[in-house]
Amino acid sequence: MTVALADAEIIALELPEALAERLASDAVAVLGERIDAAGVAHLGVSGGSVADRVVPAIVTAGNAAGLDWSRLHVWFVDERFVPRGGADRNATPVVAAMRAADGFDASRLHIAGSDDLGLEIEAAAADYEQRFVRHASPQGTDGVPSLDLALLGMGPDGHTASLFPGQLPAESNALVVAVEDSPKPPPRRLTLTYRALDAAQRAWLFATGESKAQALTLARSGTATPQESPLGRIRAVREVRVYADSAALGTSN
Ligand SMILES: O=C1O[C@H](COP(=O)(O)O)[C@@H](O)[C@H](O)[C@H]1O
Repeated sequence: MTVALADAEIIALELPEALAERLASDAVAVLGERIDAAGVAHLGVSGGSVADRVVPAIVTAGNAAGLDWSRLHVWFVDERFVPRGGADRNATPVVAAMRAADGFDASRLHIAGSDDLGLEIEAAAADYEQRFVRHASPQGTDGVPSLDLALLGMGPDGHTASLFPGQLPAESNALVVAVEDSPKPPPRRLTLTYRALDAAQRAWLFATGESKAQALTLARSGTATPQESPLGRIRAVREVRVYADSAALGTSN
C-alpha cells in the first residue's frame, strides 16, 4: 500500500517563512523518532526553495531540539550536472546550511558527482545509485533503499525533483537516472526515479507562490498522467503531505 499525492494531508499557512518553520519542526520530530528507533535516519532534499529555505530552518530547529545530527544521512532527490560549488548546484546551499548543524558528520552528506570531476553523466548517475544502495537500507520487500523523509519542491510546470513533464519514461528500474535536456536550465541533471521516490516512507512537498497554484491543483486532482504532471505521480509508503502557502493553494485574497 502506498499513499498518493491526491490523498495528501494539506498543511496550509499564509506565509512561506512560517510554512518553512512548521515543516522544519515536523521534520525534526520525524527524523528524531527514526534515529531513536533505527539508530540512523535518511533525509532526501531538493534544490531551489527546499535547499534555500527549508534546510536552514531544519538545521535551526534540529539544533534547538538537540537532534543527534551524527546519525543523519542527507541525500539529494536531484542534482544539476554542473561544476561543484556553483550557484546552480543544489548541493551548494545545503552544504552551507549543514555546516551549522551541531555534530553533523560531513561524510553523511551524499553529494552526486559532477562534470568538473571528469565524470560522464551516466557514470555519475550509476555511482550515486550505488552509494544510495550501499548506505540506505530497504524497508519494504522490493529491495529498494528507503528514504525516511523526502522533501520535494515543484515547478510551475508540475515537475518535481528533475522529473519533468513529457521528459522521462514514466517508470524505470533504475533508482537514479541522467537527464540530458531539462526544459529548466541547467539542462543536464541527475534525478531519483519514481521507483526510488516511491520507497520513501514520507514525501512532503514544499510549495509557495502563485506560480505553482495551477500545477498544484492539477497534481492534487489525481486525474493527470505522470507525463502531464510528474508531481501528481508522487507516492510514499506511509504518508504524503503538502506544505503550501495561500498563494500556491490559490486561497490568498
Ligand atoms: O530545478 C529545480 O526546481 C525545483 C523547484 O524549485 P523551487 O525553487 O521552485 O522550489 C526543485 O525542487 C528541484 O530540486 C530543482 O532541481
